[in-house]
Amino acid sequence: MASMTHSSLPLVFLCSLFYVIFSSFCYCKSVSSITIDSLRASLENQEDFIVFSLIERARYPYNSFAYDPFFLGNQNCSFVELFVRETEAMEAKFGRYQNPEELPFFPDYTQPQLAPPHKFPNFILPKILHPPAASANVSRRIWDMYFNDLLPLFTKKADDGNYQQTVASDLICLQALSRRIHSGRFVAEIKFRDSPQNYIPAIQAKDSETLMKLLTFTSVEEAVVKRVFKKAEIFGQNVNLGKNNVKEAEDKGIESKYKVEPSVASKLYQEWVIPFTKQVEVDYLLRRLI
Ligand SMILES: C=C(O[C@@H]1C=C(C(=O)O)C=C[C@H]1O)C(=O)O
Repeated sequence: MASMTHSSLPLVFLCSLFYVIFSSFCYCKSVSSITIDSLRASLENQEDFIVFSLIERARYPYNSFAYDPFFLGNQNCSFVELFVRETEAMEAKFGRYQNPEELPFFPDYTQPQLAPPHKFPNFILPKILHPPAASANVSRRIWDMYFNDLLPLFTKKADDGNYQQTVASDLICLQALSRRIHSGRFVAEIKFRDSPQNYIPAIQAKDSETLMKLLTFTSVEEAVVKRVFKKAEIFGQNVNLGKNNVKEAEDKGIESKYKVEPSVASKLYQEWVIPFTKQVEVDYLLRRLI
């Protein structure tokens, strides 16, 4: 094995120094390239997928069989729970939850990764969250809201037997909602970094109410709700090509102009998505100084 000569030592030292300085520079630059505006742009993009996921789920009726509890071995379970648990376990094996934006609904059932670990392309995301605060999680509330409140608002009370397709669409909606709502952790981190002096006294006093006021931007929220309404109007319009098609649509039982009523999409945001996102932000900030 070649031994290192005295003359190469300064070069090695200089290279290591350069590497340390360069990698810290990249880290700081990438953290600072995440801004409140870039995060808001990402939330705006996610709206498209959420609206399309609702439209996809609306292709199937409510299909209550998928949600009725039954006994499996000695535990009470439902078709949808079983499907989500098993799918998450499989997706975990392929590294889905290596991405800090993704949180499972059944973390106790997720499996160790099977596929080789890979370098996360956007390497800065895993590092941006303050570890004790990253556990802010409202998955249970998202689950209950989706099945108890939202689903009955935009599905027909009927049963077509497509239970697998139904719960697969449910999972896509749930994952999209969870990703959007838990983005509140990243938003809170950036708000904190932008003006720690504003947040620190309320965090130290464990004052949730003041934190909620500090992180709220009413005009941004109003714009989000209006935009989501418009997106549901544009993306979900039933398209007719003239009088014959109107007749055809009537024969097929398509009564509404929209696949999902735009008011349902905007209600989803106004009543649940935005309040849950803000709850995640508060929960995150309360743990920001631990
Ligand atoms: C996400 C943010 O925090 C709050 C939540 C918002 C949302 O969920 O859309 C919008 C504005 C804020 O009141 C933000 O400031 O962008």
